[in-house]
Amino acid sequence: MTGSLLSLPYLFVIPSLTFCITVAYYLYQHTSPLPYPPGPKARNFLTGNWGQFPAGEKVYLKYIEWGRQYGSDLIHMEAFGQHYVVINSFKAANEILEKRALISSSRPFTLMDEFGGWGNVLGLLPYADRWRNFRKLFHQNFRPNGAIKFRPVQLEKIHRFLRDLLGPYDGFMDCVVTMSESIAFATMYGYDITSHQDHLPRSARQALGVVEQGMLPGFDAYIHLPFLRYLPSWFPGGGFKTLAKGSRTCIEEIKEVPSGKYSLVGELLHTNNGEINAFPDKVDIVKNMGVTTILASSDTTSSQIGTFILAMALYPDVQRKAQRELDQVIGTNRLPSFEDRPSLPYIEAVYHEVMRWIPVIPFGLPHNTTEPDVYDGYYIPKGTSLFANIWAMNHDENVYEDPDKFIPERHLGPNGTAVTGGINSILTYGFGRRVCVGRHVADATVWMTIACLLTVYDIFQTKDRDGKEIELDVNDCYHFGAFVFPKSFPCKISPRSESAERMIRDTSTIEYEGLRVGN
Ligand code: HEM
Repeated sequence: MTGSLLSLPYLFVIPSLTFCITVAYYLYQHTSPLPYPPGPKARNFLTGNWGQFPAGEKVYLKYIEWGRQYGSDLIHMEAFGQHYVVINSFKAANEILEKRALISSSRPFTLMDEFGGWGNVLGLLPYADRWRNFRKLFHQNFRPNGAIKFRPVQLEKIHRFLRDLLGPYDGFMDCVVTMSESIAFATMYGYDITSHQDHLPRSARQALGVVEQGMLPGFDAYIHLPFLRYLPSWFPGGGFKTLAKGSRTCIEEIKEVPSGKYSLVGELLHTNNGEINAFPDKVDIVKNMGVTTILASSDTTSSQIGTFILAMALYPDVQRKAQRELDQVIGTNRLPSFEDRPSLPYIEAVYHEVMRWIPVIPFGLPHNTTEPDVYDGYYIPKGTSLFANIWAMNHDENVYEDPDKFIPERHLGPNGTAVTGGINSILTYGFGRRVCVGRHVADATVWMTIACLLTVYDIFQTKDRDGKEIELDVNDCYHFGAFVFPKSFPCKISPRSESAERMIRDTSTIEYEGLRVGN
């Protein structure tokens, strides 16, 4: 029986028929007399723009170029009946993703996500009740008041990072990644990561690597085709199942990390918390919150911190000015505390500029429409994947003069003391109802790392044997994919003084209060 079902005619005829019916159905969807937004002309009727989606590094630049060429804030492309719209301007993103959030807050959920074990990761869930419950749990724990409980662990790990930077280390980004991952594992599970090479963080990065391509417009198009689920992994088109299986294993493994009593997952699972008991599938949802946090927080946070280090190496005047502010406000005998933040407007401006200059997810995560929409006379069908071109918005010359330059002053008000716009003005955290739910934790980690590093370290470009500065080019310092991730570019990070070095070493004796790590 099995043999006859898998015989060759079935393998070809059934998929081909399903394929044609699916494509015909998708094509039939264009019921509006209005045109789609402009974009490159599709090559053919069936596969649409498949093969024309920009690939390689910095694909967001191509969409900026097309935006100018077509004179539109929106660029439309389509493949196998799946529609994609890239939004190049803040005005359009604000209108479509914020004001019309009711119909623009879902996610494309592909077979890769389903087979890869991403079905319970908040960031990929479609806009429905499960997402609402899940987001509520996140919100309760990650909103500004909730996020305060993570601060002792954040401080402890940032201080350990300062000690790690005394050396020896291979590349400074290894220390950054270890710090970021250790905050996530310690707060969620009470589990101590001492190196980014540990097995669990490596698993997390492996799972992320599998979905990274799908975060660029067009790359997931074929994986929407329902018949692919029936193909064996060895069959052309079914290969995604092998990749997906690897990702599922990693996700399941992280989900089952034993949680210590003083971790968030442990606390929610083991205490009789009224609010959390109200969730029908408490255990599952709490465990998935842990996994989601591990996957969503590490690379994002460490990329922005790497960007800060690059900015300081390239802009020594900014560094000196920021250090002057720190020296004046907190002196040179102690490390910054979270309470110092309102008194340090220039450090705040540096943080805002870090988040603007090189956004870690330049296209954010795709938002899918759940109803047809019209913007500026263009038709956007139901089910379209909307990509906010955050890079384009953060580098819009009409808003930011010399957008490629790192200029913290652009965030300061006229008297130079107040920063314009709070966390909600940082587009790098995304839009509307899907805006980054962990942003208050990320904000605290990135800000505190900036303040601590500048208090005790100087960051320089390195010199060659002849004493000449090795020039850094931003273009060489990153992997510019769906995630923009810094490489360990050459730079020197050394204590500002002997007393600064003592302060760094003395952090090993600090007792951190509040949420503890371990059992
Ligand atoms: C600097 C660090 C971070 C950046 C730049 C960042 C950025 C983003 C962006 C762009 C999105 C997609 C927003 C959208 O769809 O419009 C997102 C979603 C998300 N982020 Fe972050 N993130 C950071 C850190 C974190 C941390 C520390 C957590 C920890 C919990 C986190 C958890 C999430 C989750 C769960 C989502 C999915 C939200 C949803 O789909 O409802 N992120 N983030």
